[in-house]
Amino acid sequence: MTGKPYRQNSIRSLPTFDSHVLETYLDDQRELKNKVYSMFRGRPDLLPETVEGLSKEEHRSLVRRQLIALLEAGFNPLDFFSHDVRKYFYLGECLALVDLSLTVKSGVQYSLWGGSVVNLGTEMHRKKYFDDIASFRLPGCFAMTELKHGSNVAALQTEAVLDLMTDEWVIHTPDDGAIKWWIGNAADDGRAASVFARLKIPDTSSTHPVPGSGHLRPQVQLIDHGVHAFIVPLRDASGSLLPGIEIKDCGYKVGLNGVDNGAVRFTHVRVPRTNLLDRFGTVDKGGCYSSPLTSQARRFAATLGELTGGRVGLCCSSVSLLKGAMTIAIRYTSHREQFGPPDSPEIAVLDYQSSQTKLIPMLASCYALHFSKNFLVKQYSEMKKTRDPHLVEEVHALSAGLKAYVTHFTANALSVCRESCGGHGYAAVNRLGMMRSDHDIFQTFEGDNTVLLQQVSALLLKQYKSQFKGAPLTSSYRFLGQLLASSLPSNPLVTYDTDIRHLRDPVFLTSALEYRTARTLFTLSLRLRKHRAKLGAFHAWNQCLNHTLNLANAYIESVVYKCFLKAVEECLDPDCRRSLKALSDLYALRCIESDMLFRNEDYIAPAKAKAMQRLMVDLCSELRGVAPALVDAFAIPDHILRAPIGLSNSTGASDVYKEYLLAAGFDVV
Ligand SMILES: Cc1cc2nc3c(=O)[nH]c(=O)nc-3n(C[C@H](O)[C@H](O)[C@H](O)COP(=O)(O)OP(=O)(O)OC[C@H]3O[C@@H](n4cnc5c(N)ncnc54)[C@H](O)[C@@H]3O)c2cc1C
Repeated sequence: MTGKPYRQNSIRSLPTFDSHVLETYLDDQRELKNKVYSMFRGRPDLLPETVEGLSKEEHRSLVRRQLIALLEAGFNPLDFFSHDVRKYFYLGECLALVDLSLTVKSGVQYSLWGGSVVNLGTEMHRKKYFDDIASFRLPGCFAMTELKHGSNVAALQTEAVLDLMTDEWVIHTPDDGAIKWWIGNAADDGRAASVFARLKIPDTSSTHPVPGSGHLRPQVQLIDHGVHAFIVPLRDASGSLLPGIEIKDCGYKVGLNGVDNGAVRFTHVRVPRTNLLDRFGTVDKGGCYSSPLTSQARRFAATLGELTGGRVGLCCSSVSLLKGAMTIAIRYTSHREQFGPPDSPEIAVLDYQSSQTKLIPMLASCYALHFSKNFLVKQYSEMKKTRDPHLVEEVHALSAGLKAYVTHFTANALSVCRESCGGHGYAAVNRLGMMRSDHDIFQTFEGDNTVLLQQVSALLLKQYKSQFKGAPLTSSYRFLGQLLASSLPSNPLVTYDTDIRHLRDPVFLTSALEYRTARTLFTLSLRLRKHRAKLGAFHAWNQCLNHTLNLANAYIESVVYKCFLKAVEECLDPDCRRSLKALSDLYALRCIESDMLFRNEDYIAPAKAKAMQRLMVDLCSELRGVAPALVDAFAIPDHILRAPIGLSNSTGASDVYKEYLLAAGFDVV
């Protein structure tokens, strides 16, 4: 479908292109997608019109059946996760459009529960559990968060104390604040969990006075080795809770009600010593702790580092959902007509400048984020193969930063898509509301976005500091060195240049975005140093926190733009490339134009800012005609998208209502 745009001025449209050509360029794993979606085509019972009227029990049962149907059809997510992560993340993208609860349930089982066993355990754990986790015979949980501690994982209070006599860990919740909370798969299905608890070993050498006796008697003190993961069985094969395990349902949530989140309390639960997932630290029969990593902090970082896969998965499914919402909004607004010149037909909603400037830059970001998440998946998969420590650090920062950036963007975009579709966007059957509610928590779980962005900035600051100590910057950060070394000049020729060729020149756009990162890093480091002397490190950081978040965003946007630019350069079809180039220009211009830093630092003069604003409006107008083809290239089949107002088979303004009327129960000829 193409939706013929109404032309109101002399701005030229971009040449149309075959959306299949672009689809092929965007997606080299279509075969897997086709298989997954054709499995669902054959199972309409797994694809209800909407899940909004379902009780949580009905929704959970649906999601369980969907997951089992996938396994029965031969898809093995845990096998993908262990041997071909690209396929694993791609499957998550596909499932996100079926039902986000399904992606999350699958993520809990395979990436969190399965991933913790595979990545934090040893070959022994892998052998023992892999097949049962893969087949869902052993549904499991990832039990990290507690009632009183979510982001601050180092402060978790659940205890795992070694009983030297029985060679067992005693897992215990010391107080209500340490009850594990929000644990996915716990309320109904989970038969076991990776429980994050403080590993404590008796220090048999210690002697202490017995109070009041005046005598010395050996009394056991515990040595706390920090947070580790332990496999703890929760339910028996019949689903009954095991002794010492108490689980409550977290109840209805704002979205994702197909996932059974629960709260778990442990009362002196005994598990064998070998249930410690001990890749980064082990304990022998005599209670002796050993680790290849020298400090507790390094062990903790290594443990958390193994969990980056979850964040990569969230980026992928968030981008997938964004594509779904963009598809609905662009198709619908291309056909929905309201008002028009006197004695003339009404015009499409997408022909209004306000709609274009809302939706088309979002479409540009959607493409930018598509290429960036591909880059992240590539880097992650490379890191898994090579274990190169530089890459580990880089992927950690990239996954943290992109997860925060992508999910924040998508959360806002879902609202704008709903609003752009007016009242009909609010009908549950059109799915935008459900997408918005389900996705919202992506900004919080697997690391709260505000907390994750700080990790990105901390890494940039570390790179910046190590440069002064003579250490070379790793390849991804080399641009910082060049910009910082040249003391960040703002070139007057650049400041005042309003020529369109210059404004659309990737050299200008790249250097502007890099300048912003380097400048923000430079000023942040000065401010931190100044405040640290008076306030100490913690309060100095807090004093500069917004600055810190700006730095992370600036860095991520420059990475995203670079990924986009590379994709434009590598696209061989000239018509597709022209549209991609316009989208990439729009993406970068918007990042630059919306940031006051460029004007405050005299990098961009007011006249240039105005020229950029005009150019962005023009680019939106140029792209309006190809916008439907740009969403068609996402190639989401109608039976998966399911929103009656956003289907591909409506080819004109009257058709767009047909499916919707049918969904409401009207007969349509
Ligand atoms: C539906 C759902 C499913 C979940 N599934 C699981 C699961 O399966 N397993 C599991 O272990 N956990 C799970 N979680 C928990 C989730 O990972 C946590 O909610 C998340 O880590 C955030 O922690 P918190 O809720 O304690 O928020 P908090 O850390 O208390 O954050 C509250 C606010 O404080 C701000 N804040 C916190 N620290 C800082 C800081 N240093 N600087 C600035 N601002 C800060 C945050 O930005 C946020 O706005 C789930 C949560 C939900 C809602």
